[in-house]
Amino acid sequence: MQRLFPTNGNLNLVDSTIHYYPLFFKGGEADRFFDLLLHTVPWRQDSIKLFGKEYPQPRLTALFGNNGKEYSYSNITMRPHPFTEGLLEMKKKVDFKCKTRFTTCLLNLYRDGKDSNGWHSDNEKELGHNPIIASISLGEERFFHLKHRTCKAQRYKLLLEHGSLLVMSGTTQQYWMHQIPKTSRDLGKRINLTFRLIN
Ligand SMILES: O=C(O)CCC(=O)C(=O)O
Ligand SMILES: [Fe+2]
Repeated sequence: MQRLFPTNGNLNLVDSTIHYYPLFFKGGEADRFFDLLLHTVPWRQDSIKLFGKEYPQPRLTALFGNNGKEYSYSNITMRPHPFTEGLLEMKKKVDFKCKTRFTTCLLNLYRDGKDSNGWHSDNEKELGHNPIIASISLGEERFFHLKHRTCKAQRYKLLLEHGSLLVMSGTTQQYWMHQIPKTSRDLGKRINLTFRLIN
């Protein structure tokens, strides 16, 4: 798997539109949001059903939104909390950068290196065709893996840094899958926010 070192902008991978912006939130601001979210979000651990058996998700999650629309994936249906002041402040900056009015934000808390997010595409039907997804990373850096569904040689990883923004749009979810793998390295907490548009 080839490591990418994106500086600012398009990753230029086939069949996709993926942009990476380091330091989208600068040091002090990113630290402030990390602490705020860690301590105020009502984090929960849901169970997912795989082949008829229940497993606790290997991370904590929460859903926020401004239109009451639910989000379902892996047999979980989440109902949104109303956005908080802090999340609205972040959303405003993300909306402006992406020229989009996001409705919903799914948050993930990776408590340590053992927490993870398995291979998937964000292709749930409520996201519509070719969805735009804006992903903010706060706290510990984690590798983000990308693999093309059919061109097996197309596999990459990049480090998602504190305060960074990754935007996936166009045909990305149709052709590519992504994951945050587990690692045996002794890592601290990471918070991820994925802004989504649900109509
Ligand atoms: O934690 C991340 O950076 C990715 C999260 C993700 O892929 C998701 O929630 O759909
Ligand atoms: Fe995802």
